[in-house]
Amino acid sequence: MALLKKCFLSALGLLLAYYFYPATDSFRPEMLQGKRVIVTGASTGIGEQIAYHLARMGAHLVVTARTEAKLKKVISECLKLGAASAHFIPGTMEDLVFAEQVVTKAGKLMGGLDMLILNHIAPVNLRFFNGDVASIRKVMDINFFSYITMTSAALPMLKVTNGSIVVVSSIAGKLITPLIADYSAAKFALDGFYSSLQKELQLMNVNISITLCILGFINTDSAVKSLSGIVENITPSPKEECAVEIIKGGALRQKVIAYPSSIYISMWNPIRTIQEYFILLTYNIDNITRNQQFS
Ligand SMILES: NC(=O)C1=CN([C@@H]2O[C@H](COP(=O)(O)OP(=O)(O)OC[C@H]3O[C@@H](n4cnc5c(N)ncnc54)[C@H](OP(=O)(O)O)[C@@H]3O)[C@@H](O)[C@H]2O)C=CC1
Ligand SMILES: CC(C)CCC[C@@H](C)[C@H]1CC[C@H]2[C@@H]3C(=O)C=C4C[C@@H](O)CC[C@]4(C)[C@H]3CC[C@]12C
Repeated sequence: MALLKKCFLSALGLLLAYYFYPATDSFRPEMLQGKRVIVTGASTGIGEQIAYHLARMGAHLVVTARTEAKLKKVISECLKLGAASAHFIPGTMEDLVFAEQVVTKAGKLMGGLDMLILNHIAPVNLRFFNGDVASIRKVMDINFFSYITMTSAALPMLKVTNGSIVVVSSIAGKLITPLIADYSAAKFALDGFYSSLQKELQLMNVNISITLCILGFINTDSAVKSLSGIVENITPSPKEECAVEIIKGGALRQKVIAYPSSIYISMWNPIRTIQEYFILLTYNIDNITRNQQFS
């Protein structure tokens, strides 16, 4: 019995270490040099900072958001900072045809794709759910379905380059807080979809990485404004550093990153990790991989 207990505890330790140990590979800015990257929601906030960091690292960029005037400024700054090339495609992610076109157009502009950074969100109103289902559907289109649409359009190009998908999410997609039911629903959905897709890619030996970025409160204008007078005693973390951590996570092909690192503890769910491991053991992987193709 004691031996069994020892074996179980060692296996548990190894499993947790494997899941939570950060990538041993170290990040070098040259990793992004010449890489072809799409950044969504790049007219302001974290997305804008991601674009500037990638520009300094010498990447090719296609940025998108709705406001053309802001995007023009962002790409001219990117070119000054050293981007290998910079283009913008304005439009709304509420339109899923536009979401798909961004990927195909960007692929043509840059001659392929190495990294897709999905970051945009619909403006957030912190309020009680008022029964307005249409507005939830709109938020799901912008914050969830456009992500899936872009991912689906990008997969063939990312397969060629062994590329990466980076999904910017939130601690509000791991634990619940009031007043943001629509936002939180979309972030939980992203977590479920991309964590499952991550497993599928692994099972099918498709070398595309997916990095889920779990963020706490960040000092973007929109977040600071929406929380003012509602949430107190939480100091936001800087968007510039947040953007670097997101890029690092993608470049190092990490499955998950948390920023600030103090929120790792909120995500710690060893029972879930163990159950997921054992559930996977019950799958007849050979049979599934023989009979199904990864699209
Ligand atoms: N800031 C924070 O505290 C936190 C942020 N995050 C996550 O980080 C990411 C970035 O957040 P943050 O930088 O604060 O967001 P911002 O509100 O600063 O920026 C949102 C971006 O999305 C664009 N956008 C808004 N609506 C649409 C639309 N309909 N179609 C296309 N683009 C649109 C905006 O540009 P435009 O208006 O020109 O379209 C803008 O570029 C999000 O995924 C968010 O969930 C996670 C946790 C905390
Ligand atoms: C785990 C704890 C230590 C910290 C919890 C902090 C909670 C209160 C923080 C962490 C992440 C935050 C939300 C977020 O993800 C992004 C946005 C978008 C922005 O435009 C409007 C504000 C909003 C909804 C934030 C609301 C407050 C949240 C839930």
